[in-house]
Amino acid sequence: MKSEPLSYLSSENIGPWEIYLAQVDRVTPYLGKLAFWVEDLKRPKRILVVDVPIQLDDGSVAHFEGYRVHHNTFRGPAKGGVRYHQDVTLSEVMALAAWMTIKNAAVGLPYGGGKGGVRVDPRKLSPGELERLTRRYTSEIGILIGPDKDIPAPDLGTGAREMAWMMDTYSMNVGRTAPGVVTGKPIAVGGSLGRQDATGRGVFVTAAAAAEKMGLSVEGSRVVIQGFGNVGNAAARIFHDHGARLVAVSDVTGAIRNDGGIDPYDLTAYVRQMGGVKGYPKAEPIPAPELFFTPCEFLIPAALEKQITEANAWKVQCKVIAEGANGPTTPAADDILAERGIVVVPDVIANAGGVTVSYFEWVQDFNSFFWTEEEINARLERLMRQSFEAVWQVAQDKKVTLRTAAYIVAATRVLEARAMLGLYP
Ligand SMILES: NC(=O)C1=CN([C@@H]2O[C@H](COP(=O)(O)OP(=O)(O)OC[C@H]3O[C@@H](n4cnc5c(N)ncnc54)[C@H](OP(=O)(O)O)[C@@H]3O)[C@@H](O)[C@H]2O)C=CC1
Ligand SMILES: O=C(O)CCC(=O)C(=O)O
Repeated sequence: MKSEPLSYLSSENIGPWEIYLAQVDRVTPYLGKLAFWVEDLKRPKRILVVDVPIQLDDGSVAHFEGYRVHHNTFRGPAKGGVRYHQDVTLSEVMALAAWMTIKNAAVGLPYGGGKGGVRVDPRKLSPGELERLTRRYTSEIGILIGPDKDIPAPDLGTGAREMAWMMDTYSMNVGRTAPGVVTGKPIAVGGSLGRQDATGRGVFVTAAAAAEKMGLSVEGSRVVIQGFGNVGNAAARIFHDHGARLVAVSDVTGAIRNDGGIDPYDLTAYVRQMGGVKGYPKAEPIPAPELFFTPCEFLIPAALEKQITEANAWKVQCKVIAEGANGPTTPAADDILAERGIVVVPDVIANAGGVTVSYFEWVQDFNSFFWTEEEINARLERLMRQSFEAVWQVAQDKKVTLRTAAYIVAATRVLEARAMLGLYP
């Protein structure tokens, strides 16, 4: 199939979208006849760019740029989070949406892939301004979202509070209570038990599954985490609860290290009070770029894309990288890590726990019948372990990395669905 490249991308701008395209190129030789359809994976289905004007607390008006991208809907409605960050770009949201397509297929959820974002530093807005921003953004993307069309959820910079505002705004606009339009909501408005920690729990489950294959013990192991937000914090606590030692951690304010171990519960209380890990009295400050060079068994990037690159992959001192973040490792770094025998549990499996419990939340909302936390965690663990096992087997059989194996599993599922839809859907 011959197609022109997308016109709105500069070949010099190697960002998350180009990383995603390189990952698709790597899987294409393994797709057999399904490779005929591979161009479908390389193009978002639809893109919406919106202006989000809000009144600030001082009475002035500010405009923010917002996005919602549907990458693919062959296997079900679009599904994926909403990011608030000052550096969000359209091409980043395109990549994040595409990774959702791959992720949802890799763990077998009945969803396509979508993602949204607003180019804003949420730390600079008051709660009132954030609420107005979220409500206006929700109204603007209202033409794309809906319980059977596209279901947003939290991502970096957003959480349960923003999801409640989104649900309320959408519900007001359609004239009925629509809990199924977003997931990751507070429990009081139809959220699911277990969603808060689900992504970090999935990171733990898949990292532990990889360790088991490698003969590594979680108990007594050392863990390094970049990012101490929803994902990094939950992963830190769950590793700690299983006998691992958090030896270094960072957030925007800085990086800290204590080889004797950092108690994540105590650090959480400190961060709540002080706004970041900087200055934590029971650890030493280290330069942020050195975080990745701290000797450990498990390294968990849980912040942004493109953190492990060809510049630092040579010096990473761990046995397993479990990608809590989306897109933290570049393809060139993947090659270096593979050569060094470092196992990378890729984002599309490692951080799929969040969307998995989002799926459980969506199902519970439709049925208005809610499960216990034990049921949810057990189902999550089972599904994550099964998905990891399938990907591990493909990696062994085809002698490829876990990332390429995950893409083989996922792309096959997406393109089999595509082939079923006929030539001219
Ligand atoms: N939330 C979810 O359910 C899911 C999230 N993910 C991915 O996980 C990653 C983290 O998301 P989430 O935890 O929700 O986001 P949060 O906003 O809750 O937390 C992000 C954390 O990363 C820190 N951070 C941001 N930039 C840097 C940096 N340059 N260096 C070090 N730390 C940094 C933030 O620091 P500070 O607090 O100081 O701002 C914060 O601690 C993202 O890549 C997201 O896409 C993936 C799957 C699901
Ligand atoms: O819970 C969800 O629907 C999506 C979470 C998300 O944005 C992600 O997995 O990257």
